[in-house]
Amino acid sequence: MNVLELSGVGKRYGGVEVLRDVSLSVRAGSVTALIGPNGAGKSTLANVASGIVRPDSGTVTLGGRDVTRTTTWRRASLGLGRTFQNLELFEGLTVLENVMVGAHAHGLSRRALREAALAALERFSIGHLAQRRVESLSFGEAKLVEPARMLVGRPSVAILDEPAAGLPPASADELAGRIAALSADGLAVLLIEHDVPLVMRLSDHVVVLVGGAVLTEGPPATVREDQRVIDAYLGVEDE
Ligand SMILES: Nc1ncnc2c1ncn2[C@@H]1O[C@H](COP(=O)(O)OP(=O)(O)OP(=O)(O)O)[C@@H](O)[C@H]1O
Repeated sequence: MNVLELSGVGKRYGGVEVLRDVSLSVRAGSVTALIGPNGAGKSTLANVASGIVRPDSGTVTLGGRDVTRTTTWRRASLGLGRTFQNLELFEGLTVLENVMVGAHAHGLSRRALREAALAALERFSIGHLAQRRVESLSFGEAKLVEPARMLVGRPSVAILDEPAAGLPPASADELAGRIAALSADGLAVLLIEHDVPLVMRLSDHVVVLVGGAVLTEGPPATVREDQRVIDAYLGVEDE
């Protein structure tokens, strides 16, 4: 079943067409990756999916329900989780408190909230950091707090915007393992990521966005060999 479906999405900023007739779907228990060069429109598409940006055309459905005109909050309550490219943590709060915020809308008792937050931290192996203030964490540790906070909201679909960016290879590998485990548990994952080897290893389906339009999509092995993808994106991977 497609948990998240974007269909015919278009978006302009002034005279610039940032997204053109983009369709994409994410199934339960699978990882769909969205890759493409800088400025291709990946974050804008994630913002359309999560309700931060209203598209000019096209629809967004979540669990079969049309949510195109609903708020981010409504989408979150329908099971959409999201992490951001730039870390969005609450400084001055501990790791545990940051994660507890993610489940606030569920009306849990403080104790249940705390337990859910600790369990989410454990999913990312950072339970031992629970009482640390977020500003005292290393970058690699801090990168894991946002996905834990997303998870505590019990999402059915997760949009992860460059979760591995800036992580050393071993940490990125470990994170990939965590994401794979979440998808094996049924989570639908939309992964935006520049780390191509990680994307190819982790994804079931890859969508390549170039200049605001889908260049091609398919299984990782096919996409990796596609000359148009190599020319448009993989060839400039290190720019
Ligand atoms: N609010 C905005 N107003 C005007 N232009 C915007 C706005 N948001 C994004 N853009 C433009 O839309 C295009 C796509 O940007 P977007 O951030 O979605 O790309 P991206 O694929 O996520 O890039 P990156 O990999 O660098 O994060 C860019 O040309 C960007 O300058």
